[in-house]
This record gives sequence, structure tokens and C-alpha cells, in this order.
Amino acid sequence: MDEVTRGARCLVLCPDIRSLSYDLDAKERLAEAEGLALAIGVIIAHSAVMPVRQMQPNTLFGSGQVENIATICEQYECELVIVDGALTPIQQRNLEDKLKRKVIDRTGLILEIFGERAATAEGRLQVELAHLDYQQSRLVRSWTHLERQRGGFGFLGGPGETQIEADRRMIRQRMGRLRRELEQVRKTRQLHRARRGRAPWPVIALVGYTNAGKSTLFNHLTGADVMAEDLLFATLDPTMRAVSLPGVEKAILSDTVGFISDLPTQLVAAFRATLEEVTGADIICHVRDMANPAHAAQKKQVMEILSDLGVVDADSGHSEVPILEVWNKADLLDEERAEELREAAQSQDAVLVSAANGQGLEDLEARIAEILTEKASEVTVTIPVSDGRRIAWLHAHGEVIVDEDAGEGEQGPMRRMTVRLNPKEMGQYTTL
Ligand SMILES: Nc1nc2c(ncn2[C@@H]2O[C@H](COP(=O)(O)OP(=O)(O)OP(=O)(O)O)[C@@H](O)[C@H]2O)c(=O)[nH]1
Ligand SMILES: [Mg+2]
Repeated sequence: MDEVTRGARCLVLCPDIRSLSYDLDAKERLAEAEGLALAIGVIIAHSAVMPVRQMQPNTLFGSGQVENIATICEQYECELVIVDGALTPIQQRNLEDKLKRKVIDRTGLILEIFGERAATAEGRLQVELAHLDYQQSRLVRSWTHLERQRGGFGFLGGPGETQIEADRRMIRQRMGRLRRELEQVRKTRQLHRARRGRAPWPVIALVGYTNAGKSTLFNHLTGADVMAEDLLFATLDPTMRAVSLPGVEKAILSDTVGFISDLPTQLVAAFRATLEEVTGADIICHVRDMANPAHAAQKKQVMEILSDLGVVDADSGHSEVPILEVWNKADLLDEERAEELREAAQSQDAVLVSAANGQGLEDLEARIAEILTEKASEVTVTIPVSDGRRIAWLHAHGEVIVDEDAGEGEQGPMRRMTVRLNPKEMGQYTTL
């Protein structure tokens, strides 16, 4: 796919297809699409919702609408048309032909953004792989499209076909190479994670819909300076920093890629690995933009992705990892609504905060600390080597951080062990 030109004037269209059901209403979807467009640095010359009564296989929109779109493009001098939905390769090509402008769909747009943002080696590999996957499907299908045309002209099996075959082969080879490279990067990362896993520091993962305020919160809590912007997908690669909380000397805070509805399938697969960090966390802070009218639908999306990742059970809604909801952007709410939410938060696993002005953050830190310490704490015990039962029990039930020789005691050679146990295990240990 060619690069989208920064600074290009574009028309953003949000098809509202009657036969589909949407979580967000058309206006909200259009606003999100505009956000995505801004995230690749184009100029939005005009935007509109396009009701589609019946999807047209060749152009998605009806012919009258396509003419209408062409007029709008002229009027607002648009060079690019962004369609916030999925276009088949044929629809994309036909629209480009008819409008005489470049047309991209939602997946293409998100891939462009990810391509620009990915900073780590792994992120870049993942994005390129996703891109090729997308491109490959376009090639395969446009091949049938071309062939039909060629059939019409009687050029069956002409040079075009060989060219496309060659392109496909090249893409396949490149994808194979990328997969191998990714595998290598992942192995290295797993190694790092295993090493970190042995460290006693609990991991706090920030997750949430894109633009919810994860990075702003991250910066506030860590004093770091991660890019936090009013841009969708400002953060792509996970970032980690140490923080200290009341009663928790040190924890690792991890900022992650934001979620979005209809994440292209190619990217769901690609980013799975990055998001897997979340599954290893001790606590998940689900950051929510409570000032966004679509916050409930956004939460639904996030929970779906967490259940795809295996963190949350799809049926029961039960989570392996404790989830604390961070109700953000309190400063944007009117006093009455803020009060209402503050009260509601008390009876739920939620805290109302403003990452922007710091309101509620102390509360948040205390709640995180409470959950972490409730979950597991470190104990150091000295045990005679002869007491194999206790030593084995600790290895089987706790996370052993230190296991070292402690010299001679009254009962012979001793071992000193530092182990993380949750309160229940702690209780079991004392009754051994
Ligand atoms: N008014 C207000 N704005 C906030 C608050 N928290 C974040 N923002 C703004 O919301 C926008 C998005 O914030 P980010 O921290 O970049 O959001 P994010 O969740 O990291 O977004 P992605 O990295 O795109 O997933 C920025 O313009 C922030 O300044 C808040 O509590 N109040
Ligand atoms: Mg961010």
C-alpha cells in the first residue's frame, strides 16, 4: 500500500449500514474516524455520515451517493477519501476509479497509524507483517478482479497474472522471514520477562480504549515523560517504569497500546504478543474516559479484548487478574455527575480520578497498593535443611525469591528463604 501523504486534504466518510448493528451511534463513530484520520496527520476538509440502505458489492455506496461523494470531493478539494468501514478490494478499487482519488478503509487507516508509531523492533516487525497480510488479501482478490477484466479483453493468462504470482510469492517469502525474526525477538523478550518474573516486583498493567488517558496517568504516577497526546494510538509499544506506592516499595507500571473497536484482524494477531504482557500482570488498571459519551461501549470493547486474551472469562466475566477501573477525566464532568460517579465507585472496583490535574490519584495509589498487598506479600523464613516438607511446600505454593544457605543452626544446616505468599497461603504455611 502506498504511503498516505501527511497534510493531504481528506474527506472522512462513516457508512451507516442498515443491516449491521453498531455499538456506537453514527455520530460517535464519525468522531472516532476523524480522530483516526488526524492521527496520521491529514487535514480533514469535510466529514459526513453516509446511510447505506443496501450494500453495493461493487462500490459499497449506491451510484447516486458515489456521485454525491465526487461532488463533495470537488467542492472541498479532497485528495483522499477515508471510509470508516471495511471495503473489499474490489470496492476500494472501483471507488478509486470513480472518484479519481485515493481511497482507504478503516483497516488501511489503522495500519498506516501503526506503521508510523511502531518504535521497537518488535512493533515494527508486527506492523509490517500485518501490512503484508492485508496487502496479500488485496492482491489475491484483485487478481480475480483483473482476470475478469482480462477475460473481457481476451488476454487470458497474460503477463499480469505472472506479475501478480511473483508479487504474491515475494510477499509470502517476506512474511516467512518476518515471522522468523519475530520469533527470535519474542524469545528474547520472554527471557527478559522470565528474569523480571523472578524479581519480586509486582506488575501493574494500564489498559483501556485509545485516548482514555493511560499515558497521562503513567506519566503522573512515574514522573516519566511518555508521549501523551490527543491522538488515537499515541502509544504503541509497551513502556515500563518502576513506581513506589504506599506499602509497596517497588512495582512495575506498564503502559500499553490502546484498544479500539473493529481492530483489524491482522493487528489483533500481531498485537496479541504485546498485550500478553497484560496476562502476566498482578493487577490490571482499566483506564476509562468517563467524559466520553461512548464510555460504556468502549468498556465493552476492552472487556472483549481482555477475554480474547484469556484474562477475563467470556461467560462469567470473572478475571484471573484483579481489575481496578480508573474512571478518568473527572475534571471534565459537571459537579453533579462527578459526585454521582464518586459514590458509585465506592461500591465497585473503581476510583474516580483526573490524570490531568492529579485529583484522586492518591486514592488510586492506595487502592492499587491494597490489592497488591492483599494478593501476596513477601516473607523471609529460616528453615532447617532437614525439614524438607516445609521447603518443598514453599517451592510448590509460593514464589521463591531467595533460597540461600544460612549456616549452622541448633537443628543443623539451615536455609533462608524469601517467598511471596498470599494471605491464604500464609495461613496454610503457619499450620503446616
Ligand atoms: N481533561 C482531561 N484530559 C485528559 C485527562 N487524562 C488524559 N487527558 C487527555 O486525553 C488525551 C489522551 O491522553 P493519553 O494519555 O495520550 O491517552 P492514552 O490512553 O495513552 O491513548 P493511546 O496511547 O492513544 O491509547 C490527551 O490529550 C490528554 O491530555 C484528564 O484526566 N482530564
Ligand atoms: Mg498512550
